[in-house]
Amino acid sequence: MRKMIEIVRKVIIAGNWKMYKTQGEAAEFLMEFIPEIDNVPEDREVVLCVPFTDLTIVNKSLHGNRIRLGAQNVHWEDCGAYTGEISASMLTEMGVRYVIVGHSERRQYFGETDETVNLRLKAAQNGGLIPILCVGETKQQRDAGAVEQTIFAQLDRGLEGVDLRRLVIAYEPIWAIGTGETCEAIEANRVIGIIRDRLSDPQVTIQYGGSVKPSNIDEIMAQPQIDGVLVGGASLAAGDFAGIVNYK
Ligand SMILES: O=C[C@H](O)COP(=O)(O)O
Repeated sequence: MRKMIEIVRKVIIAGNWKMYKTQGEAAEFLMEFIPEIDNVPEDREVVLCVPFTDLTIVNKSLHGNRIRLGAQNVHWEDCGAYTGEISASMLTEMGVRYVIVGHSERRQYFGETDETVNLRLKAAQNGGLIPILCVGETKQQRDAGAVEQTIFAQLDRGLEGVDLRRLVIAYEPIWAIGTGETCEAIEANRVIGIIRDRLSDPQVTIQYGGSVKPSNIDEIMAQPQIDGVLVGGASLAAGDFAGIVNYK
């Protein structure tokens, strides 16, 4: 039987490369990045969520167990006629441990709904992966005072039947993604506290994501509710991502 890994309020610093980096570019990144992470504390998990085409090269170059491999999507069936999709067993065979589910870009551009997010979360867990569920509000929803309502709907529908001990949640306010406009650390901490209170298990690992950089990581990680970060743009440059994983 597959060993189930429980994730309980763990520091997880994850990079999401989105649709960036060929294999050659991934190899260059790793050559520069790996020597920079020798002194990262052991209890800090470093994860790279890379395009499917980079999984092999990143897996081969993983520095012992210092970096965990992640993917950016998973289908709810284990196999079938689903052109363009990938299953949990295909990912675990490649050495993948984490998978991002329900990123706002998937919801916005590819029709992902809370219902499909829920199916993907359960399939990921059944296949032995730890899903990273992304939730967050748009600028309009924030301006309309609907932050909690939006996030609660995403959580309540997305998490039905999901094991909270094998899950990471990333709070990613959409207006802060790729815009350079970071959510104030105190506000991110407040919203993550509200998310934690909504869950039946307060020990879930909850990350913040949205314009995280070496210059703001210390303040973000100093917040008591924030267990880690999900980093887009700044995870693409080895020096920047090393600056983030080596936060104080
Ligand atoms: O998954 C990562 C988020 O979309 C954040 O992206 P960003 O750091 O470029 O704002």
